[in-house]
Amino acid sequence: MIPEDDIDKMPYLKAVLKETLRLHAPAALLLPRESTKDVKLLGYDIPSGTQVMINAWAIARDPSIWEEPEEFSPERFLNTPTDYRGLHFELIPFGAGRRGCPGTSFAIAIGEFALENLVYKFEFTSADEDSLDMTERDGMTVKRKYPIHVIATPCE
Ligand code: HEM
Repeated sequence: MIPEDDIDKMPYLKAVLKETLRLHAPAALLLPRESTKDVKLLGYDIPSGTQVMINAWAIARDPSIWEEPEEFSPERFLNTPTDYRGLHFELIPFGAGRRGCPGTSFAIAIGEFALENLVYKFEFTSADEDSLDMTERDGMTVKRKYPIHVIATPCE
């Protein structure tokens, strides 16, 4: 096992997880909010008391924010302070504010730990490389439409 502390020496692995959650956040829409006062946002008048849905999926693929938003490119998160803990509103797979996900730190720690050990212990190849289809299907949480088939070979 790779010790948990070593993760701080793996900026690329951290960037991979961030990029995965940018493009494939499990919750496309955050919990509904209600506006507490009249506001004008991007030209729209939103009266006080309006239920507001936040489309984190669309924000994470907004071409006015992200360069080549449909591309899976972990490099975009190297050498940038952009994080997904709710302080950078362009990347909110865990939401933000008082109703933000309380499991964020746990989820990140487990995700990084599992990923680092899986890629350390196994060689992964795609079982059907030519037909990798990343289409998602709707639901309470976003899931893959088609399963991904991989072959995991233990490293010597
Ligand atoms: C990759 C893993 C996870 C993702 C992407 C995720 C994402 C989210 C999102 C988007 C919300 C709504 C936040 C908002 O509207 O601002 C949320 C809420 C919540 N999450 Fe997570 N979550 C994850 C893991 C976890 C874990 C591991 C736990 C518990 C151990 C957890 C517990 C909760 C709870 C209790 C809420 C509701 C908070 C409230 O209503 O105030 N989540 N999560």
